Amino acid sequence: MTTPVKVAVTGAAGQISYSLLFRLAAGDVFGADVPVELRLIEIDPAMRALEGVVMELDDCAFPNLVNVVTTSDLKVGFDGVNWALLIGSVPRKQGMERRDLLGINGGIFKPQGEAIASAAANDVRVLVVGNPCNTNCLIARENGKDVPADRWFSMMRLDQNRAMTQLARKANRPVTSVTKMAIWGNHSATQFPDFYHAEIDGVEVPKVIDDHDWLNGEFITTVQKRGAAIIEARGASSAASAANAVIDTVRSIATPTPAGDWTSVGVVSRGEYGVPEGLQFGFPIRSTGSSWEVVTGLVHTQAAQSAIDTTRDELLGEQSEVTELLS
Ligand SMILES: NC(=O)c1ccc[n+]([C@@H]2O[C@H](COP(=O)([O-])OP(=O)(O)OC[C@H]3O[C@@H](n4cnc5c(N)ncnc54)[C@H](O)[C@@H]3O)[C@@H](O)[C@H]2O)c1
Ligand SMILES: O=C(O)C[C@H](O)C(=O)O
Repeated sequence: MTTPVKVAVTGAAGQISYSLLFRLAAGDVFGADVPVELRLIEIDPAMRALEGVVMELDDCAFPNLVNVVTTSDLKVGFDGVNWALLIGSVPRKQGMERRDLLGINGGIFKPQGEAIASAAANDVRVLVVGNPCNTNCLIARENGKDVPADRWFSMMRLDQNRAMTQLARKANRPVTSVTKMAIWGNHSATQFPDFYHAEIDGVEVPKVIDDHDWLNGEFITTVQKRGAAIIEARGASSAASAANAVIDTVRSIATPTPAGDWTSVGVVSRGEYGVPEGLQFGFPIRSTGSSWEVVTGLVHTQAAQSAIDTTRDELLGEQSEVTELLS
């Protein structure tokens, strides 16, 4: 039998996990023929709710789900895992920016980074979802230095998917016709959804959508503020679409990127596009399935470069707020 993929999920009794775990167990991420072990991590007060989630997993009789472990002990939870999906943290409420969560959530990611470095498998890859996800990822990465820096990711894919849908709708084309959708910078209201380099049916978006005022205005702000719009409408932050983006992200990292496309993920900067080394920054990347590289050589307009500088500066500001958690 194939060796199971061991996946740790923090915040396993929360809203995102409630959409995610069943798809992980059903084979939506690693394939229908790959066994999966879930290692579900929660804080003690949520353990009873987690028991209920596990009962439901049992009741699905998923053929590929070979084992489920529940724990509030990080070393047990991350023991031998190939993937760690760090979701557990507090979501923002209406009127807050994600950065406002740094004081509440940042501290969660230091011990998690340490525990991953000491307990996970040698090939572990980590995706941080809990907000503000780029800076939380930076905290975890800096505290888990035994794991190479290129194995730590933060989630920009929900923004990518949101942007693709907006462009497809405007052009009256299917969403599958949109490629090369880069989201630069922070998963926040300063992110830059780069319509200049995106393509519809292989043609640059500004040549397909002639309403450039919409591209430069409503398109960008809709994507930047979509999370807040969902909180305002639903009374709770996005969950099913976030879980879907987790699945898309892991697949995009773990499988080769199709020719002529790229995917957006927060990764460690090596100084590309003037982003300071070490910042956890949303870039377009291409993956081989086991390694990845930032897409280089893209030329930005002055407006695009200025937007990238703004989101970079915001991330530098977040970094300076958490210096005590970085060592
Ligand atoms: N990056 C993105 O695109 C994106 C999208 C949506 C939501 N999010 C973020 O994901 C996070 C989770 O959202 P949710 O809707 O699932 O929230 P939720 O409140 O429904 O669930 C969070 C869960 O995390 C658990 N938790 C809290 N601290 C923990 C810890 N130290 N260890 C393990 N578990 C812990 C809680 O008990 C709870 O069950 C939030 O920070 C939210 O803002 C990010
Ligand atoms: O907006 C939020 O706080 C939740 C999430 O990051 C989102 O983008 O929907």
